[in-house]
Amino acid sequence: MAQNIAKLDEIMGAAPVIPVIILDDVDAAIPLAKALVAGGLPALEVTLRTPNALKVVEKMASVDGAYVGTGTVRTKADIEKSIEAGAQFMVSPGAPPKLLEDALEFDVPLLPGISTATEAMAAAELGYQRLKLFPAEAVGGAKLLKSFGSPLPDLKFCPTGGVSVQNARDYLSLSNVICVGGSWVVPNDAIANGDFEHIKNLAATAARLRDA
Ligand SMILES: O=C(O)C(=O)C[C@H](O)[C@H](O)COP(=O)(O)O
Repeated sequence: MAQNIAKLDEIMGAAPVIPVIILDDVDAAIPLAKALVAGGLPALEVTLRTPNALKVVEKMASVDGAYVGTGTVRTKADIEKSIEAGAQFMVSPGAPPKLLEDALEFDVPLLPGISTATEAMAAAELGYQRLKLFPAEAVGGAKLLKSFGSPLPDLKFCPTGGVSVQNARDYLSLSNVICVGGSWVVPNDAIANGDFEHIKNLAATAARLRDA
């Protein structure tokens, strides 16, 4: 099986920004997902970095209109747990060949992270044409991705890492960028204070980033 590009294009194309969520409080999962979806960001990446992350995925997966995925996926066990929890996509910070091969056994697509042309080409050889650039700002940002465009025209990216409301447009204006990922739309203090209205407003601003 190859990477399910049609499914990933549907998810990555749903909005200009995929919020990167680090959440342990299961009770906040549904209000947070509802706020992000209501603001116009339906694709949600829940990183497997907290003890309750998979429970958060399960809760969020029940929210109408949400595409819930997992992030920080590093092993086959992470893949299996993600799918069991209801993830519709998975994101990894890297692209180790073993993980890429393991993920091809499953229908739920993996978006692996790369940071060089060689890594992008190695992933493409295994059938991966949708990639995350990580950590985007630290490895060269929009200039790096622009440089990939001509020699690697079949590959499309979701830059993540250091992307913000200030620089997101630099990426979104590139023809090889489908969307960006970022944690700026889910500030910890707003979650802790239950200020989901603020998160909805941040999401609405992010959802308009592709507009003029
Ligand atoms: O663990 C993963 O799979 C990830 O997706 C890592 C995230 O991309 C970054 O942690 C987001 O970085 P910031 O938006 O700069 O906070």
